[in-house]
Amino acid sequence: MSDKMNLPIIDLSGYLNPESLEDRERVIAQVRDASRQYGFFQVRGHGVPPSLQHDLIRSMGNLFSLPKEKKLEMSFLKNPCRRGYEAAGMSLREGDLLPDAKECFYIARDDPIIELSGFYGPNLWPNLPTEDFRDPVWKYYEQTSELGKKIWSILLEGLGQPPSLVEKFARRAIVPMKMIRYPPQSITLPGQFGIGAHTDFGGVTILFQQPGKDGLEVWHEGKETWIEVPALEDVYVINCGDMIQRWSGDRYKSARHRVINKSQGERLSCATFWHGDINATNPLNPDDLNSETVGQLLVKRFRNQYSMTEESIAQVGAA
Ligand SMILES: O=C(O)CCC(=O)C(=O)O
Ligand SMILES: [Fe+2]
Repeated sequence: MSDKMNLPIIDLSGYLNPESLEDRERVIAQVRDASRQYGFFQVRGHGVPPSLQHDLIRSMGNLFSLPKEKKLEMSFLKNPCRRGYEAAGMSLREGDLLPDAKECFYIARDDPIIELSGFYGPNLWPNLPTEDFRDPVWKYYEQTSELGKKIWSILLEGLGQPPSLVEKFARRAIVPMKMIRYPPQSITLPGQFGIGAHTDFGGVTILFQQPGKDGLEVWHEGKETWIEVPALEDVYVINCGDMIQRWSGDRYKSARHRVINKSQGERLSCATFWHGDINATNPLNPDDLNSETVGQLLVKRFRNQYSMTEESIAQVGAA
């Protein structure tokens, strides 16, 4: 096709380490425009060291190459805080014929004890030397978690708000991270997606694609076309979830996207979802009649993939 579309690539260093006020303003405007038009953009100058990205890929390789029984012992369905392993074939979206081919591993905030099942509790770590998984993955998590909060500030500034507004819903933010492995497309079934078309339901997503392993596509409503998002070295993909679309009064888009592994072999990616406080409601419009909280959204979306206590469900008001 001659009119192939690309997502903008924005250099965030102008916001994170500005040399002038114009630098900041430029980034804010670029992020705002991309979030309006696509709901998605790519970024450089994000501040996450390349060495951490490489260590993450290496750690994910160590995890996913564990024997299947070992991985299944860590099933996230048995974990009270939805941490651990999701096997291939477990996610089927309405409208798709076959479940996703991907396998995943979830971590999130690491609280010492289970304080609120489903949300506040310890991570589940595989039985691997800490330097082969836990340490590098945690370092990476902390960095992308920080980046997620920064992106929120930029998005808020794009709507004329002070960047500090993010503090209103960042006291103890819910930030799950999902490490994903897509098998080679050649071994998936005809018509099976790596991950079927969906929107992300919450806040900001910070997506790392293994460099050179293309596969992500974003739906552009206006043009009715799938935009391919190249997996570039040291470049992140950022997108807005449904909650942002709602909170922003539809000024920012939550766009549908899917993955068809286009690389020769397997494809790895990692998504950090920066949602906000469990009880957060729309900070942009206190009169918003829809007062659904982050916690309620999560329970609604993942109800059949949670082993939360009834008490905890009641506590987030999602009974
Ligand atoms: O792996 C990718 O490139 C996208 C993953 C994704 O969309 C998701 O986990 O929500
Ligand atoms: Fe997604």
